[in-house]
Amino acid sequence: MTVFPLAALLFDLDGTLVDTAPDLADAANHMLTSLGRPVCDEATVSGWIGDGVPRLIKRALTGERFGEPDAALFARAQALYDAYYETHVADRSRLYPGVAQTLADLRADGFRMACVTNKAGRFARPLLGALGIAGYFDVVLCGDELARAKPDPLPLVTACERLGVIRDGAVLVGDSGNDMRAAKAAGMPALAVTYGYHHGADLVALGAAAMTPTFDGIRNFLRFEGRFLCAQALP
Ligand SMILES: O=C(O)COP(=O)(O)O
Ligand SMILES: [Mg+2]
Repeated sequence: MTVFPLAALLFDLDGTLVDTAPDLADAANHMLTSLGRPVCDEATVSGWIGDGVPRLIKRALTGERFGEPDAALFARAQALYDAYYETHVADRSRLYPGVAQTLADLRADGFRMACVTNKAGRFARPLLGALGIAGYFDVVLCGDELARAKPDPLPLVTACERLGVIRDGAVLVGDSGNDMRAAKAAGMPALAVTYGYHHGADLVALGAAAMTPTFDGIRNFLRFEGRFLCAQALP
């Protein structure tokens, strides 16, 4: 069993705290329809989440994971997407089961908490507010607010600095390979939720200390006065 001193928890947003795929898909389909292109189903759009909205738009336009569309087309598409998503960011997006109660419990336990997302601040901050969980976070760091986003460790390192905790005094809770890679590069343990947008990635192979199929399951690894206990991966 590994035991880490622990003071802070960093949470990813899309796919960890909030199922954002419905509104991201609606915005993608508004954009595609406006451009005279065929719409996509929500499962397809789910597979595009994780590297920020600009990359999601490029995926929708090119059908490739890291394709680069024509610059003028991208600019037009981004304007359509952003204008729609900004006003529909919480229409159908919902907290995953147990998120609000677990954040309240963790706050009562005394943890300092941050939300570290690749989502731009103009979307992420109103979303956290609309779903009633903004107040749980001492720090919110969004994908367009630093020089580099996850999987770079910079957002996690910066969150720890702003929280006033050392890196190995924090645990990241995330759903994707980007989260696991960022945590590994930052030298902090990571817990993976299995229900999010991981695109079939092997999160344990990417460095997850443990996996949980439910958000409240993270509390199985957080015990008593700031200790993080990682016994073994849950099924
Ligand atoms: O905006 C995205 O694509 C992903 O955001 P996340 O880092 O909160 O998962
Ligand atoms: Mg995520």
